[in-house]
Amino acid sequence: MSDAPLPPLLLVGCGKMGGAMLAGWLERGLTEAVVVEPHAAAAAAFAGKVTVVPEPAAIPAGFRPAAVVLAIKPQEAAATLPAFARLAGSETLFLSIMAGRAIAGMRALLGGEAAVIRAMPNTPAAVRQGFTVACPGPGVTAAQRALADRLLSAIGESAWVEEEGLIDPVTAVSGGGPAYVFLLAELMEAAAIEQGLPPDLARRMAQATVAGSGALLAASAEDSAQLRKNVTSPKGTTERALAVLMAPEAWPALMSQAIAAATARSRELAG
Ligand SMILES: NC(=O)C1=CN([C@@H]2O[C@H](COP(=O)(O)OP(=O)(O)OC[C@H]3O[C@@H](n4cnc5c(N)ncnc54)[C@H](O)[C@@H]3O)[C@@H](O)[C@H]2O)C=CC1
Ligand SMILES: O=C(O)[C@@H]1CCC=N1
Repeated sequence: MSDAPLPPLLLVGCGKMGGAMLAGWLERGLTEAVVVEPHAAAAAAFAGKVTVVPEPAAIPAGFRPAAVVLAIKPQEAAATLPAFARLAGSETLFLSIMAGRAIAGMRALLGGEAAVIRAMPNTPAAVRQGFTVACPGPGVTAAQRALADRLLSAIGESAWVEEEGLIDPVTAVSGGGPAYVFLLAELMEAAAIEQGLPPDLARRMAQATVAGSGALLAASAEDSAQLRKNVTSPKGTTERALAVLMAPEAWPALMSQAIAAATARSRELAG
């Protein structure tokens, strides 16, 4: 990864995901950024670090971003993107993280010629442990792809796919994935309380177990199946729990249905 400073960025939408990425980029040394965010409170954490404006008309004259990061809701795209069409057609890269929104639809809203990369990050980007999968649209240059690589590797790991349709299952798995992991912590906490543990201890145990397991998975040479087996003593306690969770109709079926449902929703959101 290059250690050169990140180039000027324009972030459109500074909510949960835009803010998470911006936090990662600032930690990585981003110095020049303008954020378009109509709700001042959403960007309050970045006051003094970046220029925050409420609408595109207030972007400082002469600001020339190398990339425009589109981090608004997919449903806001049609009303929002045309105001940025003036930046398309130059060297400027548009990096969209909107779920579902297809490259062709975004290019049409941006005047037809924009260089658009569709990417799907996740919120661990805030601590530079995100995972982003990106897909280049027509006309994206090698330099723009390299810029996207720099931005995405500054907030975690990244990978590319050349087939845009694959971004829909990516959205379901890694885009939304942190929510499933946090749900696991919530459910473990509730189950611990049910078994009589004090609520404070239950919360600490559930959170530390999920976080520690993630750290072990990241650090270990063994895969997740082997790490699971390492916990599971023959005829022991974990084996009893896994018999419940791994029954075909339990987690295997439920996870498959959940990912399929999210993938289908991503396809529905295409514009
Ligand atoms: N939250 C997540 O974990 C992930 C979200 N995404 C995508 O990121 C995008 C944003 O999602 P979140 O951050 O969760 O939503 P959010 O609601 O937290 O953030 C959206 C932000 O856009 C702002 N906004 C609304 N209209 C605007 C406009 N015209 N110009 C500029 N800003 C405007 C809102 O005030 C809000 O702060 C969505 O398209 C979502 O699909 C992608 C990956 C993960
Ligand atoms: O739930 C959503 O639609 C977005 C995309 C992936 C994570 N959050």
